Amino acid sequence: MTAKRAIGRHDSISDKIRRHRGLLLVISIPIVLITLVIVLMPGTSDYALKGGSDSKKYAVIFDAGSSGSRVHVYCFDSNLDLVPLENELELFLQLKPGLSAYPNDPRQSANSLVTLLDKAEDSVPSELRPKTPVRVGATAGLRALGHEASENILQAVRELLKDRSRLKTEANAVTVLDGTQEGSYQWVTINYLLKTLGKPYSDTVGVVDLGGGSVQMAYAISEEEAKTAPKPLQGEDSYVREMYLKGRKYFLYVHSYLHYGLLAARAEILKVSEGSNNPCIVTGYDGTYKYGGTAFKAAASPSGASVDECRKVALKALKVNDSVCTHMKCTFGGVWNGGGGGGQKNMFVASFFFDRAAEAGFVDPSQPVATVRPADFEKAASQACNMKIGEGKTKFPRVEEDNLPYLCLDLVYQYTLLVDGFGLKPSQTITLVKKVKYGEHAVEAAWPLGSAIEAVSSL
Ligand SMILES: O=c1[nH]cnc2c1ncn2[C@@H]1O[C@H](COP(=O)(O)OP(=O)(O)O)[C@@H](O)[C@H]1O
Ligand SMILES: [Ca+2]
Repeated sequence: MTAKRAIGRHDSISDKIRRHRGLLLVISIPIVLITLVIVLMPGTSDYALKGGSDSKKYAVIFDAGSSGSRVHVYCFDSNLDLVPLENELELFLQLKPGLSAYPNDPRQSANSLVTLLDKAEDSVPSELRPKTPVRVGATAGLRALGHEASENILQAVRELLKDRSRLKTEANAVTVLDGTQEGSYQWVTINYLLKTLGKPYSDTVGVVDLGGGSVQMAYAISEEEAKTAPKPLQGEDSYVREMYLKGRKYFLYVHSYLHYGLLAARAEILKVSEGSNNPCIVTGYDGTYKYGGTAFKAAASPSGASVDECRKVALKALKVNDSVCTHMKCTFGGVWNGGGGGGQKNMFVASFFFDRAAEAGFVDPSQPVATVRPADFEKAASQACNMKIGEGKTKFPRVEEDNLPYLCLDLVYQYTLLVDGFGLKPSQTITLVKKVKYGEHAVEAAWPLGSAIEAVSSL
């Protein structure tokens, strides 16, 4: 009896299954069906299979530059590596002019971002939009407009984001970036893409970013050098930023020079000759240059343009020798040079440096990077300064017509900025950069990626 009961108990589970198999089938069919639907449903399947939507983080960053507005959408995995959206590693769209082109109409200024906003938002999966940070960083254009006008525009942009998008706007998401923020984000972008973050400071690369309104230089320095940094004057940004990235502390020397972006520097160079002829203007041209609401006389001298004469004017505009250097060593305008060192030995030079070099014909515009020397800018300048305006279209077919009168000026300025301003040797090799290869893809070498990394790191 005991043995029989034991056997009976032993058999009872399979007996029960057999007895209730009809009922079990009825219960299991809907479970199997529901599981199938979840796994196969488009859109949600990805997240269901990869352990929830938390594993992917998107960020939408607007670059409200002085000469145009751009939007970048990035997607990161849980290791903070970039993963492709569609076929590319970022969505990148741009338009002209920038927000500062509408100084008296904040609403119209903000509305100029609508098409970029709509397309950016469309590229983020619907269920992730409320979790996806959106930032708008304005640079030199709004900096130069002054506080009230720029604040009105930013307020209109905040309202646009609130009314039109479901993306997450954190406090301070819509701001004018200060120059050191812009420069340090640019440094993070390039070093992130080169995978040098986390390595000793002397293995990182330095960056120069020549925008339309301002130019930034940033490179990592040693802790000892950082301690010797001069204190900023009142109202000025400090020279050194401390940053923790990939488990390492960096001391980043960074400085932004407002009014020394390429388009702003043209105005500074024309101001030196104050209403008379200027040796930087291409031979035979007589016109006006407009920048930031002011018109400057831009007329070639009767003897024509000259590299040597133009360099003298550029040095004056940069105040290389005219300003007092109270620090150990200065770049220009009395600004500390950061002391140099390992973090500055490889320089990645972006924006207008790449563009003008490509237009002048000494780098290939279809490649993301090019290795050149500052002397290449001087060589191209000699050709541009020796031509007549009528020869421009045939000698420099890639240069836009509006830029031709200023080609000698632009190239001389770029050479002077690198060599006399930043103290690079004319023969030093530098990397001109438009995009940086990251795995199979190439990503824009611009500050918004650095901002996106900061935004998703704090999520
Ligand atoms: O995302 C980018 N990818 C490539 N080039 C860029 C990007 N953002 C800016 N640039 C370059 O910078 C130039 C103008 O800079 P911008 O308008 O940003 O001035 P700013 O930085 O002084 O405000 C553009 O003509 C372009 O060459
Ligand atoms: Ca810029």
